[in-house]
Order: sequence, then structure tokens, then C-alpha cells
Amino acid sequence: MLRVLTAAQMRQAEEAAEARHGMPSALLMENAGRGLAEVARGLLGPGGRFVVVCGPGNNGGDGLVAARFLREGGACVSVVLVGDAAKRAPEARRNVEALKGFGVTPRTLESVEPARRGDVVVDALFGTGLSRAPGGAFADAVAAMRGWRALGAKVVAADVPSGLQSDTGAPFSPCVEADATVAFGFLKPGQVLEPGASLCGQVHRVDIGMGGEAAKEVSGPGLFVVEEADARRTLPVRKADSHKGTFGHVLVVAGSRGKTGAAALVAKAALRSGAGLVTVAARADALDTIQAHSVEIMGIPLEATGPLGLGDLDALVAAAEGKDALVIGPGIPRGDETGALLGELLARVEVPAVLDADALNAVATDLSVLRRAKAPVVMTPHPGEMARLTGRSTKEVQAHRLDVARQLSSGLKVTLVLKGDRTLTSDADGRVYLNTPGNPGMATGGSGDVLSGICGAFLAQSFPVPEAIWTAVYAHGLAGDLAARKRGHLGLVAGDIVEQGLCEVWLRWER
Ligand SMILES: NC(=O)C1=CN([C@@H]2O[C@H](COP(=O)(O)OP(=O)(O)OC[C@H]3O[C@@H](n4cnc5c(N)ncnc54)[C@H](O)[C@@H]3O)[C@@H](O)[C@H]2O)[C@@H](O)CC1
Ligand SMILES: [K+]
Repeated sequence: MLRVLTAAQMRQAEEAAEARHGMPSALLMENAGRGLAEVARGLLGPGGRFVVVCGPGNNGGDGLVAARFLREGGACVSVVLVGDAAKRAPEARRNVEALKGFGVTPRTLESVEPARRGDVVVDALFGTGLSRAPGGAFADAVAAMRGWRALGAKVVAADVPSGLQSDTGAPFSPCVEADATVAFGFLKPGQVLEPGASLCGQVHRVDIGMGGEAAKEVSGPGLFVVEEADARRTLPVRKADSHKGTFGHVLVVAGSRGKTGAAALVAKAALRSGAGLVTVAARADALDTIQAHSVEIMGIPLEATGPLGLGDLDALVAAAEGKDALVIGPGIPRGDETGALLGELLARVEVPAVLDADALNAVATDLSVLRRAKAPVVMTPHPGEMARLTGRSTKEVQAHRLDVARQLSSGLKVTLVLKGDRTLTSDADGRVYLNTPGNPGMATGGSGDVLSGICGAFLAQSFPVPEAIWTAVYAHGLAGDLAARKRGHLGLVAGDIVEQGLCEVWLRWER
């Protein structure tokens, strides 16, 4: 699990590094600059040179240290200093002097020859301390770096591309676009949240001597990037004396006439994710078709007709008896009473539940019904459903994914999965787990149903929340990536994620 720290948390970690390990900031800067120089060296083309653009703060200081190491290695290095010398941070000022000792005299932007193909530009203008859009000479420097990249030079950013807000991933205008970004000590939200992640290019994290313990000293809600090893660890080894009862029984409330495939995908994904038994409860006129998709699916007919409403409550409570997890929503017939029905159901049965698709739309009008839930609730909205849940526009949701996910999950005390590129899983305490696998081929009908089926299977197998859910999200993304290798992004359909992708994931992870 990779820890992601905000600018304020980085400052706390820096203080902890000094207090606990006796690591002064000058030494951290030295390590940062050295790591930066190493990545920059890897990008240099034949006959190329380095142009290091340094701003007034400590980010500029890192650039100056990098320039010194590059010069010491014998490279041709030009250093550009931007901003008023009187406002330069003390450590940066000290490094200007140190650099002169290595025979490099800083220049102005105007006097430096443009970088081009083969050259490497080190962007050390602003890092986590950027507080507003770069203007004046700073905007000119950003524009120059963008221009040099257009001429073929590679750009490596110190900590964050200058102009990018490191806490959110939103860029100011203008903003540097980098081929690579060197993250000092810990990742920053702006390096992992879009559009910042794309502006960073390839992110290299380098240790700068803060110590892994430093992150434990920081306050505020955590953000983590899930790695494959983390997800794999959630799956326990299956004991030889297991039987189908060991792995739980999932009740899927999904599907209706014309939407039988949604229910079948949920059920099949749950079956292919280790659930011992899977039963679908659906209107009688849809159930046969749902079960016809797979012989392993059991069925309970909901005898009434029309949208799901309070009249279905007793039947659903009875259906939930003896079950270990519920998955509710994909393709259900939704009406005015569906939200109230779900509220009553969750208040009556002590079974963890995944709410997806139309179950989310049903509760969106009155989210308070979720507060009565007796067992953990998981919600898996896509950005459009999240917009309905929060009363914001989809565009707003996408611009503030981290904040909206965190606010809703901690407000309702649920685990919330905000789907999309880099799906976020936010737990009831506002800790957020970011997922990296997945591909645009997965933007296909039924892909979300597959995810809710995996979540249901993991809950039924008693994997703890939120691990069960961020692991399900990881497995779903990886299954999509593996299936896309066989089908291509255009050819991929939701059934491939289940039938091809998931099985390959489990084979990779089985111990
Ligand atoms: N926190 C840490 O533990 C470490 C931080 N280091 C570096 O320090 C950076 C943070 O340093 P700073 O806090 O000095 O911040 P920056 O170097 O990012 O920039 C802050 C300076 O720029 C000014 N400024 C901000 N926005 C501006 C704008 N739009 N136009 C003009 N001036 C503007 C500020 O007034 C301040 O003087 C990190 O990104 C990293 O590169 C590293 O040296 C290693 C250790
Ligand atoms: K930078």
C-alpha cells in the first residue's frame, strides 16, 4: 500500500523526520536532488544537455542540488533562476552558492538556449508550496518549458509539474506537462488523481531519508494506492476441509424483464469469485431467463408485479434469511416505494449489503434510510449515480472525486466505491483507497454489475470491510486488463471480465 500525503502532511512528516531521525531538511533536500538527477539522467538523449529551471522555494532548492550532481557527473548543465533573489528560501540560496563552486553560474530565462530533442528539462519551479496560478516571470518559465517539450526535449518534474495543485490534481493555467515526475518521500494526491496523474507522466518515488514511520505521524484522513500484493493478501488460503457453506451464500436482488442479463452478470461474477451459493430474487416473469444464463444460479420468485415496493418486504426478509451478503440493484424494477423498501429491508436484516445501480437511484431521494442499516453497507456509484446521490453535477463530482467520495462515505458511515478511471474506495472513516488497474475497454454495459457481484462474494466469504471492497475493485480492474489482452479494448464485454479475466486473476493470486 503506497501512502499519499498532502502538502500539510508532508510538512508534518518532515518535522517528524527531523525530530525522530535527526534528519534536517537540508539533508532531505540533498537526497531529493540526488534522486531527481538520477531520473533526469535516464531521460537524456545522445549529445543532450540539462536545463534546470529553479523557483524561489525548496522545490527550486531540489533543482539546484540536482544540477550540482549532474554537473559533478560531467554533464553540460544550464541553470535558470526565476524570481526575486531576496525572496529565495534559505536552503535554495545556500545551494545557489554551492553550485557556483562546481562552476555553474545561474542564468536568466532569456539568456538560455532553448532545449530541444535529446535535452532534458528539470522543472523545479514550484512543488507542494504553489499557492496560486503562476504569473509574470513564472508563467513565462512555464511557457518556455512547455515550448521546449514541443521541440522534443524531455521534461522531468521535481515533485509535481509546476502549476499543478499537489493536493487535488487540478492544474492552474499555465501548467507544465511532464514526461516523468519524481515524488520525494511519499506520493502526492496530485500525482495519482486526474488530470494531475496524466500531467505527471511516469511517476518515480524516491526515498529521501524521512523513514517509513514518518507517515504514521501525520494527521488527517489517509489516502492510499493499493498494490497487487495488498489485494492478493486479502484472499485467505482455502482449507482442504472446506464445503460450500464455508464460503457463504449471496442473495442477489436484481433483474427484471428486459434486464435479465444484469442479474445474471452479478450472480455469475459472485459464483466466479468464490461464493459458495448464489440465489437471485426477482419478479417471476424474469427469473427463468436469469437462471437460464447459468445452471449454478438458484432462484426465489417475487410473486407481486410492477416496481419493487413495500409489498415485497416480507418476501425479501424471508429470502435474506440464512444469507451472508446481499447485492441489490442492477436492473431492478424501480418505483416510488423502492427506496423505502430498501431502507426497511436493511433495518430488518443483519446481512452486509452492496447497493448498486437502481438501488442507488432509489435511495438517492432520501439517504437517511441508510442510517438504520444493521450491517455494513457498500455503495458502488458511477459518477452519474454519485451526482444523483450528492445533488451535484457529474462534472463537479469528477472534478472533486476524492472529496465527494470521502464526504458521502463518512457522512453515511458506509463504504463507497466511486467508479471510473482510478476508482476510489472510501471507508466509513474517510480513508480512501485508490485503484490503478482497469482500462477504457471496461466502459461497457454490465461491467459495474460484475464488480457488485465480486463485492458480494467477498462479503459472503467474511472478508473484512473495507479490505473486501478495495480488493474486489482491484480484482475487477485486473480482470478487465487481462481479458482485454485477449479481446482488445473494443472487443471486451462484461461477460469476458467474468469468464476470462476473473479466473486468471485467481490463478495468479492463489497460494
Ligand atoms: N516537505 C519536505 O519534507 C521536503 C520538501 N522538499 C521540496 O520542497 C517543496 C516544497 O517547498 P516549498 O514549501 O518551499 O514550496 P515551493 O518550492 O513549491 O514554492 C513555494 C514558494 O513559491 C511561492 N509561490 C507559491 N505560488 C506562487 C506563484 N503562483 N507565483 C509566485 N510565487 C509563488 C511561495 O511564496 C514560496 O516562496 C516540495 O515540493 C519538495 O520539492 C524537498 O526538498 C525534500 C523535503
Ligand atoms: K516542480
